Amino acid sequence: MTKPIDALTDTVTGTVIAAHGRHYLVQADDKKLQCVTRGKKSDVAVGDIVKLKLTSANQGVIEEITERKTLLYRSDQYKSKLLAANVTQLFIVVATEPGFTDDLVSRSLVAAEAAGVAVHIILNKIDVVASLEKTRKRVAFYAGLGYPVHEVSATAQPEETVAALMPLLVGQSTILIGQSGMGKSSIINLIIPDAAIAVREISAALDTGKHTTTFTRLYAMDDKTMIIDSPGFQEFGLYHLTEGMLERAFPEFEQYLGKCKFYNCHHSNEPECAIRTAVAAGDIAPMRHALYLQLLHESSQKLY
Ligand SMILES: Nc1nc2c(ncn2[C@@H]2O[C@H](COP(=O)(O)OP(=O)(O)OP(=O)(O)O)[C@@H](O)[C@H]2O)c(=O)[nH]1
Ligand SMILES: [Zn+2]
Repeated sequence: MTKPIDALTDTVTGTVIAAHGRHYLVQADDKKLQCVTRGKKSDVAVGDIVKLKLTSANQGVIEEITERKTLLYRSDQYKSKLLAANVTQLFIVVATEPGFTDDLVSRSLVAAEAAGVAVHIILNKIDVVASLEKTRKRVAFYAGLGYPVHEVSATAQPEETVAALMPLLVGQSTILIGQSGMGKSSIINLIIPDAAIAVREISAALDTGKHTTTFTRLYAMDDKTMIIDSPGFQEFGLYHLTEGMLERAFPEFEQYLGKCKFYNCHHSNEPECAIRTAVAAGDIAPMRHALYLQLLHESSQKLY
């Protein structure tokens, strides 16, 4: 005899589609379940596949996080904050205007490299011709490092934008990040026409308060295609990355690693450092080397 699906003793598997404080919304089949974790555990991320016990028809307790394929996070001196689990790629949305900061783009790239997540850079608002060429040059720098760039215009060319992005998204779990004003919401709304409705539903279910849209949420387009929208942030701390992880998160460093005079070279002021020599020769951008040193410094300030 088969038991009814919502028998309270059943273990259910689902995907975490939103997180607000220590409250989580889990999609299990066609149900959205309001969930908490046992005790004080709060290491659940959007995108996690979890096992939970139902406590009522639409509520549950998360008992187990299944093994993650990837985990993206950012951190400050005191703690790390999970951004999303199981994503396969990161879309960094930049625009012709307002200007974007290279620091945030490079930090996002480093976070993705460290997590083993692929990156695409989406240059939006290419209809703003006045700043197009200047922005193209800036973005070409990242293309030169090996990151694919895609030019779109969410408002002026919506159909072309969808046509350019859809093939990249299918079968992937993609997180979009971008500074405020780059047009990330405009792009999400094109890809997921019901996004606004979904946000209201999630917000109500998690009781986040009327005007809060500042939580990470996942939209499942089908079984294998997920889109994660994360709130914009001004800072992207990476205190959790170790020196070894940092070195390998800069693809342009790779051919020089192991070629410094000292095997434990920090590439900061050691003599005969292959990385610094490459910077001096113009083969590594000073901006990226400076960020590397800054991240190395942050890594040494970690207090947890
Ligand atoms: N000209 C032009 N404007 C755009 C384009 N895409 C978005 N915008 C405009 O840019 C502004 C910001 O767009 P949003 O989609 O709200 O940007 P966002 O990145 O989600 O910003 P936050 O909501 O602050 O995180 C809005 O006024 C959009 O209408 C575009 O392709 N071209
Ligand atoms: Zn060195």
